[in-house]
Amino acid sequence: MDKIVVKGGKRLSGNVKVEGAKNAVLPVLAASLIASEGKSVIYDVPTLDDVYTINEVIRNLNAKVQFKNNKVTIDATNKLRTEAPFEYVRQMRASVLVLGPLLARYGHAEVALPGGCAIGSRPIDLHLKGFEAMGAKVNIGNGFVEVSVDGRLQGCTVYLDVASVGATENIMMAATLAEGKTVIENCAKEPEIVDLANYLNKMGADIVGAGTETIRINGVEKLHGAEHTIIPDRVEAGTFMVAAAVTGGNVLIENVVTEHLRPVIAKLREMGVEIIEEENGVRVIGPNNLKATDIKTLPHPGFPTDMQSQMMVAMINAEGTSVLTETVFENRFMHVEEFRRMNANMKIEGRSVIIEGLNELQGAQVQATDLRAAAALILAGLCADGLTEVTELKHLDRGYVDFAKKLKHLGADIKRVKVATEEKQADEKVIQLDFKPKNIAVELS
Ligand SMILES: CC(=O)N[C@H]1[C@@H](OP(=O)(O)OP(=O)(O)OC[C@H]2O[C@@H](n3ccc(=O)[nH]c3=O)[C@H](O)[C@@H]2O)O[C@H](CO)[C@@H](O)[C@@H]1O
Ligand SMILES: C=C(OP(=O)(O)O)C(=O)O
Repeated sequence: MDKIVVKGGKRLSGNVKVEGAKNAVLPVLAASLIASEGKSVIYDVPTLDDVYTINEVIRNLNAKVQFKNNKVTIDATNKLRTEAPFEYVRQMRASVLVLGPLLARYGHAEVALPGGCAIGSRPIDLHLKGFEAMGAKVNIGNGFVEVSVDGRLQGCTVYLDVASVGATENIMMAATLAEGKTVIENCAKEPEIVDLANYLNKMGADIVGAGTETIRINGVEKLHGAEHTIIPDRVEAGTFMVAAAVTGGNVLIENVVTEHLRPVIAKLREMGVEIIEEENGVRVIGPNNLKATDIKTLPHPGFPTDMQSQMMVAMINAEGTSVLTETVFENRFMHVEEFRRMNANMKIEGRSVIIEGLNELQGAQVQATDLRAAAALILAGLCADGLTEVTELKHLDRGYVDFAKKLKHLGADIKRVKVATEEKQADEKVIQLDFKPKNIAVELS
């Protein structure tokens, strides 16, 4: 198992290029299963563990998948299986996104029910409510959910109680082959929804309104493969923005759609960060002193929950009291305890965290509790006094390509090490490991 060791204190500078968006590529790859004719070719696919997992799911369903040079080619013209086992859903809950495509094409789909996770209970009731409204029967038992319909799904109007990203995607994919018109009201408006709708339309679907709160889908007979380039990852971009901001750095972030990052840019500007849109990207210049602010996470175009833990690092480093309120997931504060281990002065009150800045962060051994927490703890390490070690990098690898390498390229004192090898060396030298971050004389650069 790997860990990342980071020594704080370096101002970041230089350029960094953002990858294709994880949250866009996963539904796009799942949607490729609907194509009964022709191959799909998807460009700018990031080399993330989640992408390898969804590719495995798709292969397991009997489609052919090749992944090379950030390009995925999918041939789903074989007769597909319609069951996705627990093995995959356990690794990545986005595996439930195969439900809509398989139900659309075969009138049957079965996946293991996703359990809760570190950020909340994350039910899929709204996905299922949409399928039922289209005429599907839902059976839940033995840890599986099975959806099936005799003949074609029927177009209908579905109102989502919560503007769920996954439910909007699953229902939109299912509706592409339904008979008649489907209207999804109070749907999610995230850029990844628009990317998926654009891809489905290239495959022959008839979808309008993606990016607004009502999506209309006229069902067609079949879809074919298509070529598509994935949008840039707004969360990765936002993470590097915070990295520049908290280190007083000057970083040009390339391959960014600034429109997708409006709430993050607005909050960082409020905190005193200079953000300049340039021809090749967005330049972020961190101030000497960050100012406190308040943030509430909301569905797009509100402040994204996936940037919540990273922004906490900016708040910890800001002068004054900040309040961060999480409204999207009920339990996305597991990282707070880890920040406290690094000397952050913060407390949880209901769905809010009160952060008293400016307490100097101290390096410590910390554990990533989820994907974005992993990145946030590394950001905290960049501005902490001494060494920070972040473990449980399986979370980080789900959503960030070469995170430590990219930060090192920007001048950070950071390295990724294999824990097993180090422990073996330590055993061989009979060294007693006594972790005192401030006293360890490790030269990282
Ligand atoms: C792979 C992917 O794209 N993941 C993103 C997606 O997750 P995901 O699609 O799972 O998130 P949702 O938008 O569905 O979840 C939002 C809220 O709705 C609730 N809910 C959702 C579905 C449902 O059937 N019933 C229900 O109550 C959830 O528990 C949560 O409280 O959007 C989230 C919210 O922007 C992001 O944090 C995730 O990074
Ligand atoms: C919560 C996230 O992803 P997922 O929905 O795949 O768990 C995320 O990307 O921060």
